[in-house]
Amino acid sequence: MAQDLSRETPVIAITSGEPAGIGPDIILSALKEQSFDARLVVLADIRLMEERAQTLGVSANIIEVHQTVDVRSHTKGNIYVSPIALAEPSKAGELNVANAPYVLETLTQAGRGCLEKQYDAIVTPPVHKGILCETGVHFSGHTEFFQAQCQSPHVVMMLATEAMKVALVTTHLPLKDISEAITEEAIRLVTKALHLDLQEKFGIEKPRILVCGLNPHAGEDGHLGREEIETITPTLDALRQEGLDLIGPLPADTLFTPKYLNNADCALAMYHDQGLPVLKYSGFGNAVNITLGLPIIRTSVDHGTAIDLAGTGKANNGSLKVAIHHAINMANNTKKFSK
Ligand SMILES: NC(=O)C1=CN([C@@H]2O[C@H](COP(=O)(O)OP(=O)(O)OC[C@H]3O[C@@H](n4cnc5c(N)ncnc54)[C@H](O)[C@@H]3O)[C@@H](O)[C@H]2O)C=CC1
Ligand SMILES: NCC(=O)COP(=O)(O)O
Repeated sequence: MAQDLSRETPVIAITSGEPAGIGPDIILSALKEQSFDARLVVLADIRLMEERAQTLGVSANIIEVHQTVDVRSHTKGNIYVSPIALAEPSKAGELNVANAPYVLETLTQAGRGCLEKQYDAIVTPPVHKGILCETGVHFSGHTEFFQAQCQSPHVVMMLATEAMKVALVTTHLPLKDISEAITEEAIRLVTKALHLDLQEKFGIEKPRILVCGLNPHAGEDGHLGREEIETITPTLDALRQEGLDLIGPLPADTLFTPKYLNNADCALAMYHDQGLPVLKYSGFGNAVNITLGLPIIRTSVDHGTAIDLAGTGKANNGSLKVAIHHAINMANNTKKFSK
């Protein structure tokens, strides 16, 4: 796509996600139900979007585009699609490994377009990690995919609802590898990236971050694990010397209570299933997943491909709407911050 330099309204790329999953469904319904203050470009197979719209009975105007200058501000039901061809026609609810390269291509083009400033942000509906891995490529998540594409030394996965933000020191790791991954360097890089992005992308001047311990009761003074004493506490102390407002390490089961959460901007968990179940319990369907620490803006939904619901009209599009709103706000904040 040709570059579009003279623009105030942000241009947001939305990938289709797994074509056999609910990605196309929630894009169609969200963009039909509501207008967004942005120029939205869906990176997808045109026939896939047309067929899914027909299956769902969504009367959308699907407009093929080849350059961002041709994309107007979003109005309900007008869906601009930058075409990327599927290898084989996709059936809702039926995974097909032949279409895995298509999914990766949508991500590659979105990331490249953002790095080249055609897009101000990327929003990603869910992909099926298992089917992508079946091609022989190890795909653990969008987070790691965009980290590699952007050559970012460290990224942070953060999920947010109206009520809380939860970020993670490690992302998609088997549980047995986590202790080893909780190093001084990892905590330092993640916490600093989180602090900076809370300022730049969320407009929080002095972010206060609650930090979880790794072990039950944050190690119980070393009786239930020593990572807090040997690694986490000294690293947080050093970061406090640099001016960061950090509380912890706190036992994760007490950190996630109103007394702490109401007086902080974000919680930092040590691993995926320490932090995310709490957030999903409190706001599944209305949360956004954001990758911090990238030179680009990327938001996503809080759920997976829900293959069982594809093409049925039962998929909830709430999280996608939130993800699009966050991408727009972050793009606008970033523009203000860089002026
Ligand atoms: N951002 C992403 O790309 C993500 C991708 N995944 C991938 O999705 C695949 C399936 O993962 P699961 O653990 O089964 O989680 P899932 O979120 O796809 O499904 C869990 C349950 O929630 C329901 N559900 C999910 N989204 C829904 C929605 N929008 N509206 C109504 N109901 C919904 C499903 O029907 C299912 O019963 C895996 O390959 C996983 O890696 C999972 C999370 C995020
Ligand atoms: N639980 C969130 C998740 O796994 C999404 O990961 P990613 O694809 O955004 O990296």
